[in-house]
Amino acid sequence: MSGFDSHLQQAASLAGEAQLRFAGLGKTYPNGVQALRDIELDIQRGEVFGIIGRSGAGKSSLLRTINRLEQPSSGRVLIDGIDIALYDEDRLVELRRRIGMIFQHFNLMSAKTVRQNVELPLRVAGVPREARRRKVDELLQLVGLRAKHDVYPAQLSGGQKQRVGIARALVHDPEILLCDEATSALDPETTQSILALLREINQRLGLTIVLITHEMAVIREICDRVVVLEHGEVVEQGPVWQVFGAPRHAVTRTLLAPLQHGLPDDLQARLRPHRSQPDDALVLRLRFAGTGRQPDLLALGTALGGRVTLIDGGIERIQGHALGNLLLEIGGSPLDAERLLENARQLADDAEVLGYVAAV
Ligand SMILES: Nc1ncnc2c1ncn2[C@@H]1O[C@H](COP(=O)(O)OP(=O)(O)OP(=O)(O)O)[C@@H](O)[C@H]1O
Repeated sequence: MSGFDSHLQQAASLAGEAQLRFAGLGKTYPNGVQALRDIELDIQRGEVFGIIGRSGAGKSSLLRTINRLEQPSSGRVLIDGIDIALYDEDRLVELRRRIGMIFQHFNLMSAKTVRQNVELPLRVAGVPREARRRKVDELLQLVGLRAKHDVYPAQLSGGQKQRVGIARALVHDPEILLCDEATSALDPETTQSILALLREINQRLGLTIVLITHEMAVIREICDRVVVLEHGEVVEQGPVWQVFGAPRHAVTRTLLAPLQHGLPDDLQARLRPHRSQPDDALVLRLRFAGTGRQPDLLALGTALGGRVTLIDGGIERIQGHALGNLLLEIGGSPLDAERLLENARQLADDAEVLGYVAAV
């Protein structure tokens, strides 16, 4: 069973109630900017849920309504079925303890040690000294920073700072963790290690994670479901493999473009729109969208009926689904382009003739 399926099952066991529900949510700022419009969205307990969209689409506004850093102008945010607008001050404090948050620039206090940074919210909450020490030790162990407890943030790498941020966000054993571009200031390797930590926390502690990122690879790496916002509206949502495998909205396709494999330059330079010599090879792009079709190389070779060379592309697995593009050069096939396409479409989710190249 995939992580996604087990999350769904877990959620279903809670009488089908979404942990987080946005119902007709709207947000208009005092300057008249309508940042969110009629958002309808459910997030299940234990999910890793991604929010993407272009700059200004409303991602931060949406995230910040979850802990009431922003108040809705219309509609409601429900947590475990309760409208959080109804919370009084005391319950709001409690709500914010149930929801941890981490930030792009870590927001650590530079004059305090790692231990003091993590401990601070516990001090504010009046937790006794010994309990504070135990909790901080446990969390520093979890994030792999036990040995660094008495150093200052300036002595830490970006990844280590974010680990402190994560430890601090977990001090009150929250049920939900909000991540606002949490890996955007980190290099790719450090990003991987922070994502692995977030996944571990999600699985070990059963924490729901809601994250904003402009890095599509982050969504692909750890999210179960994703929503795409545009001008404050939901334009697309679904399991990551589905949205990434077959994006329906133009904005989603634009956002995903960096993940797409463009045509290699040398091939682009050789490509012609029409066959100019009888032995020109045809260049075909096959798309696998995670619908269950597997890139069966033997079947492809037979169906395309010539010398089939894989020249670029690749397949990756997202949530157990095979997604990707294969660029094939087909030489010496007795089939015409139309027939080749027809056969290819039996085996892939989509096929496209990109052009022809001279046989080498
Ligand atoms: N406090 C505010 N007052 C007025 N307008 C705001 C405020 N916060 C955000 N906005 C506006 O609301 C819209 C949505 O902003 P928001 O920050 O939610 O988008 P975003 O998708 O998170 O953008 P980015 O990726 O650039 O951070 C933008 O037009 C922004 O300028």
